[in-house]
Amino acid sequence: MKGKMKANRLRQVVSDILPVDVHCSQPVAPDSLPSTGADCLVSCFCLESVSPDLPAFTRALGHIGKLLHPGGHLMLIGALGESYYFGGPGVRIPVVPLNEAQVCESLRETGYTLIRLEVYTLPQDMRVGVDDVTGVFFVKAKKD
Ligand SMILES: C[S@@+](CC[C@H](N)C(=O)[O-])C[C@H]1O[C@@H](n2cnc3c(N)ncnc32)[C@H](O)[C@@H]1O
Repeated sequence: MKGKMKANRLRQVVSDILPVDVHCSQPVAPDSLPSTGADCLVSCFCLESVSPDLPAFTRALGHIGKLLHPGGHLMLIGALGESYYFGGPGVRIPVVPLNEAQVCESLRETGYTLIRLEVYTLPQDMRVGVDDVTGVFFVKAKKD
């Protein structure tokens, strides 16, 4: 019941769903967002899991940053130390393994100011074999 209420509330506030490709320098179709740029972007376990290496992760951060107006915020959640995850039985998806310093440097290189970084280290009993994640990072950053 609670889940249904949440789903209904969400449907009332989500006005549109747009395709996005973080590997394109223009990640969403032209004119699909206000030309002034977005106030805030939220990305969760996407950039590292679709990037083959660190340069691709950094480029993806730069691409999505173009959607923000200067001073706009990025809320980024991602996996640390992950080299693969299983998207389904036998479907092994490669991931770029990141550490905290690399995340901070990629943000700096692509024109963000880090406001806050929190790291959660996965306890052994949460490492259940669907991936090799060692931790999760939570970033709040501001577009310069
Ligand atoms: C590990 S899943 C994370 C899904 C969800 N955000 C979550 O936290 O459970 C990675 C997501 O990246 C999306 N994805 C794959 N290629 C992408 C691309 N080039 N640009 C943007 N998103 C992509 C996939 O559709 C998938 O939903």
